[in-house]
Amino acid sequence: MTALRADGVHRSFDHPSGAVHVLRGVDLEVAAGELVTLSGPSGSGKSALVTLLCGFDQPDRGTVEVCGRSLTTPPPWQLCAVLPQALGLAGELTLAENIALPLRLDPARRGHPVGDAVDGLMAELGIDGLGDRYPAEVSFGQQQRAALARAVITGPKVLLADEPTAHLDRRSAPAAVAVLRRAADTGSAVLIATHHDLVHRAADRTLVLDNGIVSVH
Ligand SMILES: Nc1ncnc2c1ncn2[C@@H]1O[C@H](COP(=O)(O)OP(=O)(O)OP(=O)(O)O)[C@@H](O)[C@H]1O
Repeated sequence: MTALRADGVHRSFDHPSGAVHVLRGVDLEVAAGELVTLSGPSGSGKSALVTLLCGFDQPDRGTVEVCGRSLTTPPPWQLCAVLPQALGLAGELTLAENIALPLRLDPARRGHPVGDAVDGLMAELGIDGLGDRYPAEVSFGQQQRAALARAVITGPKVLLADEPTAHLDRRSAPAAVAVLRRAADTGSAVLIATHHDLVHRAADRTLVLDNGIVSVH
């Protein structure tokens, strides 16, 4: 079943030196249970596309659908979770509070204990013991792993990740990839923009974004 779909997506950015036409008719589909990687040269528009696919930005033309629902505003975390390149952790919450946030915001889980899920993901990603620190008190790679835990904790229908291993070393990257792979294996449609071979090797298939369009690798 297709969980994420883009049809004929165009996006330009105005600039004093002339419009930058980044996406020129992107079509793609990701099914539930699939892990798809998105590669492409630096500056080809991978982040711009991820931002559109999660509803943080709107296409000039074309449509994005998450689980059959056309996106005009960002959907709830449990439907579509995103790990953006800038991470977006809340600075006033501890790492554990950041990771638990999507569960606490889900009305269906209100009142349910969240500690075991948070602790389990933190241990798996090698950031256990950092739960009571604020984002500014840990490294960027540790923040990135916390943002990954926050993205997967609800078991979202669609999971988008932009360079999720960019700040991770050879020891911590495989655990992050395993968490992303398990998200797909347990039913999420996962799309990851990445330059990292380790992530591509875990994928079911790879798409390439170049010259504004997506093609099969
Ligand atoms: N607000 C903007 N105004 C003008 N151009 C922009 C704007 N935002 C992005 N761009 C341009 O859009 C293109 C796509 O940028 P984007 O960050 O999506 O690339 P990317 O493929 O994710 O790159 P990287 O792999 O380096 O992260 C770039 O050429 C960038 O210069």
